[in-house]
Amino acid sequence: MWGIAGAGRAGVSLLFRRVPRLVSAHCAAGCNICLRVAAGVQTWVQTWFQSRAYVRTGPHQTPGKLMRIGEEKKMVICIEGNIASGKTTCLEYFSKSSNIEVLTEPVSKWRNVRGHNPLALMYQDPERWGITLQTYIQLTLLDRHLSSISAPVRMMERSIFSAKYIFVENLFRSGKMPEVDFAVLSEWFDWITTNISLPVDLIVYLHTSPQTCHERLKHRCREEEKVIPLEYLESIHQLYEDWLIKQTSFPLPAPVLVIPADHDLKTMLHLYEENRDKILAAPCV
Ligand SMILES: Nc1ncnc2c1ncn2[C@@H]1O[C@H](COP(=O)(O)OP(=O)(O)O)[C@@H](O)[C@H]1O
Ligand SMILES: Cc1cn([C@H]2C[C@H](O)[C@@H](COP(=O)(O)O)O2)c(=O)[nH]c1=O
Repeated sequence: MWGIAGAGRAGVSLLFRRVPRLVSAHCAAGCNICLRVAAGVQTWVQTWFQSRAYVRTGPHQTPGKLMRIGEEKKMVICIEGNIASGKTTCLEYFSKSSNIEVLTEPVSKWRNVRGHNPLALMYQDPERWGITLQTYIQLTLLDRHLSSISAPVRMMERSIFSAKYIFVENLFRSGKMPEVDFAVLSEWFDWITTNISLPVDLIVYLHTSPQTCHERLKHRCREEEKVIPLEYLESIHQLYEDWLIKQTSFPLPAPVLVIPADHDLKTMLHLYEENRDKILAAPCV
């Protein structure tokens, strides 16, 4: 179910006051048709609010934003890091905890949308297909942020924020995304983040060197990614560093916990366990 955070009676009455004003802008005399349209719109708005409105009182309250009711008390942790840094492996580890529900990136959708593979197309020809892939990634990650879960903690792989601040930004800065495509994606992103509540309580940054990721990526051997050179991972790494370590490029949706992640698997699992309390102690903002 959906609601408008902080939208109580005041919000409804404001809308009611605006409808007649909109009508009079069209027809100063207030003709019969206009008055009937105004009455119809008012009834519809009233019914909509009565059936769905919700005044948010939870820790994630952001007045005026759409939100999914019931999710406000849950903790949201996003696992961030370069391609093949070990995010999925980290999520797999925490998925064994009964109080945590993990949401991996929907990569299978990015590789197959109604029989098309936008991930492969983007790597083949980023100028042409970057906008297609990133539009779809933005949609599917928004869906991930908004999906309802039963556990008290939601642990997500990446976020709508990193898709925009890292991957879209990288395509644009490297001259592989036309300015108009970047403008349209940015308009979508700004609308979504202005109007929809997407709370994040903690970002866990798996800090790796691009070389480590290149090795792991070759080992994983995803068909579409065989063309990825080390330089691509270096660019993604730099954007992550500016965002999450230097904190100079884009707004941070949450505090950042950095975990060094160049170590072998056994050491990493040990580090995850060592950091469990810090991760789960993140306050719901
Ligand atoms: N600490 C590690 N040491 C060596 N290999 C690893 C480690 N963590 C993950 N891998 C392997 O590296 C590849 C990428 O890991 P994955 O968890 O899929 O990364 P991501 O989800 O960040 O892309 C996989 O083949 C995985 O088995
Ligand atoms: C979020 C995001 C991802 N991609 C690409 C990068 C990788 O090839 C895959 C995700 O794999 P990972 O191992 O989970 O890092 O998707 C992209 O091109 N654009 C994006 O916004």
